[in-house]
Amino acid sequence: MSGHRVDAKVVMLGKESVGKTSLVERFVHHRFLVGPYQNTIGAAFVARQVQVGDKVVTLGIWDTAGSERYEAMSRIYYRGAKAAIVCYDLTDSSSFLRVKFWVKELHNCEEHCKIYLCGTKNDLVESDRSMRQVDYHDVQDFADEINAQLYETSSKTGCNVDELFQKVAEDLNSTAFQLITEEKGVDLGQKKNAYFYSCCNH
Ligand SMILES: Nc1nc2c(ncn2[C@@H]2O[C@H](COP(=O)(O)OP(=O)(O)OP(=O)(O)O)[C@@H](O)[C@H]2O)c(=O)[nH]1
Repeated sequence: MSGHRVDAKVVMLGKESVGKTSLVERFVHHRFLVGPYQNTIGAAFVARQVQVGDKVVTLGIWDTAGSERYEAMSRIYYRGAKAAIVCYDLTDSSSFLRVKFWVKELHNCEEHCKIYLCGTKNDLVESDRSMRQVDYHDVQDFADEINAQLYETSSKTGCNVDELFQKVAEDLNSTAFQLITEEKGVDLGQKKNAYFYSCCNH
């Protein structure tokens, strides 16, 4: 098992300008770009390896455009994703409504995709509590309901960004490990095998 590799597709979803690109930029390049905001057109792809114990998990991350104009295209990018990081801006309550839309969409179309809720721009609410428009406990209740993990991050300071992607990688690794274990056991469900291979080949 020690030489085993896990490659998995991860998709970033959420309303425009919530900070999806900034999260990926912080995680992959360890930086926060300042300057005029440039919206993503279509989607951008980047891969980064994450060490999980003695395994290497390669996250292939699709950063989708948040503008509703590109909504139909985002569906192409989340197809086959094993993890979705659904982002909202802690200082913008309307962005949380969009989270509910994406969660519904994933439940309908990608039942094996694990969901992570990510409240962005934590630095803004840390420096001025009155800027918070999305209550932590309300989101935690929703996360419990849909069996999702919740993180509040800041791409500006780096707060919780590595922790979020590390957790995604660990969960992907244990899912793949669990499926291999099942494969080696007596019950070789064909559907589960198919899922394992798709997990490793994206
Ligand atoms: N203060 C602060 N600003 C942030 C943070 N993350 C993103 N921003 C700012 O929010 C704006 C939008 O960030 P992006 O990362 O481009 O947002 P996006 O979700 O990728 O946007 P689309 O490509 O339109 O979907 C930019 O001006 C960023 O500098 C953060 O953690 N803290």
